[in-house]
Amino acid sequence: MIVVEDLNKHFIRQGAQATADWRQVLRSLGLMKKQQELVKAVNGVSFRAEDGAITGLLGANGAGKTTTLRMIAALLPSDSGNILVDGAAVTPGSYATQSQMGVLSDARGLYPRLTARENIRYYGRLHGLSAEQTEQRIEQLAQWLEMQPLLDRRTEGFSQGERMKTALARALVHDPKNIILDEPTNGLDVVATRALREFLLFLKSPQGGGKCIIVSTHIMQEVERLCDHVVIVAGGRNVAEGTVTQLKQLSGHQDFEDAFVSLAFAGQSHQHKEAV
Ligand SMILES: Nc1ncnc2c1ncn2[C@@H]1O[C@H](COP(=O)(O)OP(=O)(O)OP(=O)(O)O)[C@@H](O)[C@H]1O
Repeated sequence: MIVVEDLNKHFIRQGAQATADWRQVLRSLGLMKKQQELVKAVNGVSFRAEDGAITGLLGANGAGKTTTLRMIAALLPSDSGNILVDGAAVTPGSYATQSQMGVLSDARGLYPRLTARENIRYYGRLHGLSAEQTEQRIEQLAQWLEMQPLLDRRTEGFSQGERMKTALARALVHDPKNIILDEPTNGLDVVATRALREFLLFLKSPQGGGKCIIVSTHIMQEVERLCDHVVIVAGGRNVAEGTVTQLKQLSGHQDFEDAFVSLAFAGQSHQHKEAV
């Protein structure tokens, strides 16, 4: 189970490049301050993701989903707030919670010169699995993800779907209890999206280990078909949560897209930016 309490993360962003040459010169001489703005990327997000369930973080571009997931995955320190993974506090740089966390980030970075098998094996060994455990796990994941024909190909030139399968197998090689997926269906076709959905539904089931799964997305259909619990994030904070049915009721809309728009954008100012 993952519990997120009042999470905050601000970034300082450098302002736009000056257009006038004389400003550039003054800035480079230290005679004029660079423009900066404070971006409140995550501004008080709280939610609970249960075991044996898929929790969806749903929000528009820039809502704060990726930043929230990166903090949960201990890839980014928070400014304030708490994250508990199975009761243990997340501390960036510590392996305590990461050993029970499988993370599929939006980057999907694979080593292009390595085969899919070698990519997955490398992570298995990094997580401390024995050579035998790693090979067994690779075979199991390859079977579940139907990627046996890919295993011994170099990942260079892989299609989006092939990259996603390899990155997902790599993220799950150590059989983590908690799974964090940032926009997992990005760039996937209907067949690959459907296969991924089936796999995630299996992972949350008792046979699949009753995993705690958090998925970020901005695709309504995906949420409707996949998520047991939905957290709508807008302007860096969670503005509504519940099941798809509850959110429709809450908004008074039958259509989930209408419900999302009304809950995420009604009366909200998404300009969480302040000059500093
Ligand atoms: N390293 C950073 N430096 C400055 N601003 C950042 C940084 N990372 C994120 N932001 C800003 O924080 C806000 C939230 O970004 P985030 O990537 O979390 O949104 P998101 O909901 O995942 O969006 P998307 O659906 O487009 O991926 C955005 O305004 C983004 O520009």
